[in-house]
Amino acid sequence: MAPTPSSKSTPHISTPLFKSNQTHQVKTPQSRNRLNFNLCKPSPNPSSAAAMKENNSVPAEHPVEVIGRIRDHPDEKKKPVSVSVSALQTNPDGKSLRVKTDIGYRDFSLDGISLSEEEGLDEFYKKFVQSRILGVKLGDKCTIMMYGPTGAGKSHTMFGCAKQPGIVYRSLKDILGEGEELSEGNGEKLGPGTFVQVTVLEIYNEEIYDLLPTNTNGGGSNFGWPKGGSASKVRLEVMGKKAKNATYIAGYDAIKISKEIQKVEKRRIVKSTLCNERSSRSHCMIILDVPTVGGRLMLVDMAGSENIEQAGQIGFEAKMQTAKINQGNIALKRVVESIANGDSHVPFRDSKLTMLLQDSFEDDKSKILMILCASPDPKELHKTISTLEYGAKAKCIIRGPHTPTKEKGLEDTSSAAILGTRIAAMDQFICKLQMENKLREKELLKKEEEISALRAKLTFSSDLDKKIQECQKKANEHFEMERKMENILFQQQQQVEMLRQRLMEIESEVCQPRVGGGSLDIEGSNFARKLLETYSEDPGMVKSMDLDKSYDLDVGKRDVIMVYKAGNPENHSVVGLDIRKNSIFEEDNDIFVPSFPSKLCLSTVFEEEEEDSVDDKEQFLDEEVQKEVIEEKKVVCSSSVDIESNPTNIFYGDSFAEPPQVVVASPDISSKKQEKVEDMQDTSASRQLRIQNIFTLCGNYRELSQHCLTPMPERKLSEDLSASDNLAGNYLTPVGPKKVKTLSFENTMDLKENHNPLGEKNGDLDVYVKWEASRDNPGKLITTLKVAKESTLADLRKLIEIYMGADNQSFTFTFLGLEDPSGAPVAKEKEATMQVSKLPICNNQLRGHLACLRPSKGIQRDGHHHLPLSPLENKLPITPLPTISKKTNYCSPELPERLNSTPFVTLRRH
Ligand SMILES: Nc1ncnc2c1ncn2[C@@H]1O[C@H](COP(=O)(O)OP(=O)(O)OP(=O)(O)O)[C@@H](O)[C@H]1O
Repeated sequence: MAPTPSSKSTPHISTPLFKSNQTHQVKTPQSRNRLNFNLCKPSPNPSSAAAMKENNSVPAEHPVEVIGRIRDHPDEKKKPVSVSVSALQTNPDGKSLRVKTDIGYRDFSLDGISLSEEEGLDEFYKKFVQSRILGVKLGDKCTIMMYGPTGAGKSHTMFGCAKQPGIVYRSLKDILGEGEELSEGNGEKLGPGTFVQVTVLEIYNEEIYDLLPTNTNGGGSNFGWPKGGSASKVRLEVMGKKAKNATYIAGYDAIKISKEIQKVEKRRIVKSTLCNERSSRSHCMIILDVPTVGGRLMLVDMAGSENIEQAGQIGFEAKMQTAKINQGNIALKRVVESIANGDSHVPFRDSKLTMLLQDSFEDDKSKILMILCASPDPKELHKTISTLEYGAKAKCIIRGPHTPTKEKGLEDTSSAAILGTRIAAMDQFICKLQMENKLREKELLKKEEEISALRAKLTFSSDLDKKIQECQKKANEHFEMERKMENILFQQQQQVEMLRQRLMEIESEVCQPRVGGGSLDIEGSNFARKLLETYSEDPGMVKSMDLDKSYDLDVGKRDVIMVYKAGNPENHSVVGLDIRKNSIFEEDNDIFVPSFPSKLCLSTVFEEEEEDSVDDKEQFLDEEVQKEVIEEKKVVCSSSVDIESNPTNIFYGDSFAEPPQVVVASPDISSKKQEKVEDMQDTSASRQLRIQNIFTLCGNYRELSQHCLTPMPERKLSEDLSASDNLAGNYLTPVGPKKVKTLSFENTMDLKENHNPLGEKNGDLDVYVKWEASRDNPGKLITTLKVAKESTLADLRKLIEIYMGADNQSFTFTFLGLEDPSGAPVAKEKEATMQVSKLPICNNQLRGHLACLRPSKGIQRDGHHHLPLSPLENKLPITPLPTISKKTNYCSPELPERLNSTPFVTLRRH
């Protein structure tokens, strides 16, 4: 039987090359100095164990040292740019490794970490391995095993490459030296320093093979390979914890032995897998004995701990192979766990690998250096984590102090001490786990907070989304509405255009001289129809203008302006003005209406109390007609009619020589039904008037002016002025119980579209302020003021007072009203409620409202009726001051500051 490297029967041990005085005591694995895990159960009481630990001052020993070796990134291109983003990070202590995953990170505490990027094999060896190798040289036992997934760099670290020799060759060199020979003091050479025996085994498919070329006898030392080089591997049996009849090579020469091992390395079974092109399919064990000192070094390069699917093994045999490789790994894992847990039974015999490694774990003098190889590739992270977990477990293995004793009692004490130590170590481990747990809990809380914050943000953003959607919807609705409005506008524009065209047609029709009569024929006119429709459509209209077409042609029928007298539309009497016959008539609606259908004539409807007096009616009608015509339709007539003398008369203009006149209803219509109208002019004039009314009511002055065949002779300014003077002087002059109704017609040539006959620009009103005319004074014009449309008499008073300044005179406004047709004084209290726009309209050239001031009696001096303001008034020129330019004639005559800022106040000086 071939001796194992540690066997006492090793022939080389008694080699004469060794010093004579050297004692070669070879310890076998059966030595008593091994862990005796199954002697007793762990104490359930940790405190008693701690007490025992206290009594036993010998410190606990960790026989397994774990070093992490992180290889280079397999793909340079995928290598992270900075270390901080790498999945594996070394903590500053250099002994713990942080593994970062998507859900967090884990720290693994080891005895050392080495990054191959930073430390080559040389540095790594010197840092973590060399000291142990030197211990072996002195007689220590050490097992260095490479553990990790396939492709993680186990074989690379163990054997190295051409540029960097691995642990095997460096160890040989360190133990044997570089061929130097020992010499005695006298210089005589004694030969090489250290003698070693090397056995190389392979565990493949749960079989042990001798990787060294075996001699025919089996076992023993063997250098050189059989001729032909096709030496087959010899399968070995396990005897105890050793391989039976394993061949070894022995010697002093590191180089020679290294070369032999290099050859052996190539004999290993390798196979290309998905994980590694040259994946070791077997565990390789190099056992180097230093028999002279009893030192032993076991170098184990384990096969990759991959799973079958990942290795891409197909077929039953391949799968079996992978399974068997894993069997060794799994068995080793179980052994480590069992020892760490202090199990009574350690399953060494589960695999050939663990059988051969049993001594390494059990021998008290044996130390294990577990090198965990890992890849920084994020894809391999789960394997890295399981490898590190395995290493962390191995690190927990503790060994009690060796107490060689034969007495049972002492042995029990020793066992108890060991157990106590183990329990303390486990407590420590548990503490560490608890700490880690707490940290993780904190991390978890932090993450949860982050998640809730994110959720809140998400809710907020979803709310925002909803609001945005609502806004979008509203915007769409608006857009839709806008589109509809545009359509409507377009239709209306078309309608207007159509009307315009029709109007032009009518204009041309009207412009054609009529044969056999002066009356204008607008029968069949679309425009007229439209007009009728438009007016009849509006139910709320108080005043309407209808044009009777058929009536116009029927001789004997009447052209009328009709005035509805009664307030009740169901039962009203109608006052009609027969244009053709120039008569006024009144009929009950039931009599009148059938003969005058609603669309027969131009009509004006008034709401009025039936019981009112004739005068009131007259006045009211006058006012309403005037107001309505002026304010709404802007028709201004210039002619005065003495209603008293002929209250029922309706005056028409004298063809074009005189401006056409609007009809003013008689105040005493009820008593003079169908009375003839005197001074009736020709029918063409009446037609002209009606057409004019149509146009003016439509607000289309331009067409009206164009309609005129003969240009209207411009009224002389003097006429206007005289009219103005007349108005200024006699507007309120009483002429008996009835008042003079004055309406002025403007020259139609001057009429323009959108023209404001009252000169109301930007909502301002022109007010002509003058004194009331009396016998003594002619009623001079004081000034013209410009006030806001909604200004009251009180406002006007302020302005007038400011204007008057030092020559301020007390006055009252007179107002043409029902109470006093001659111009009743307006009480000062009422001034605040009465609007300037209600003042009568002055028809002078400049147009505007007339404010007639009546001087207060109290201010008359010396019994004479002085003209108020006469000194100042006389100074003020009527014509615009030459110093004030036409453009800037709107000035504020030294107003107090507070009034200067008054928005509605603008004075115009004349
Ligand atoms: N630190 C490193 N630096 C450079 N290359 C390395 C390193 N580690 C491993 N390699 C290379 O990676 C490949 C696989 O390495 P190796 O064979 O050592 O892996 P392994 O863990 O032994 O795999 P298996 O268990 O399959 O045998 C080899 O080509 C090797 O040269």
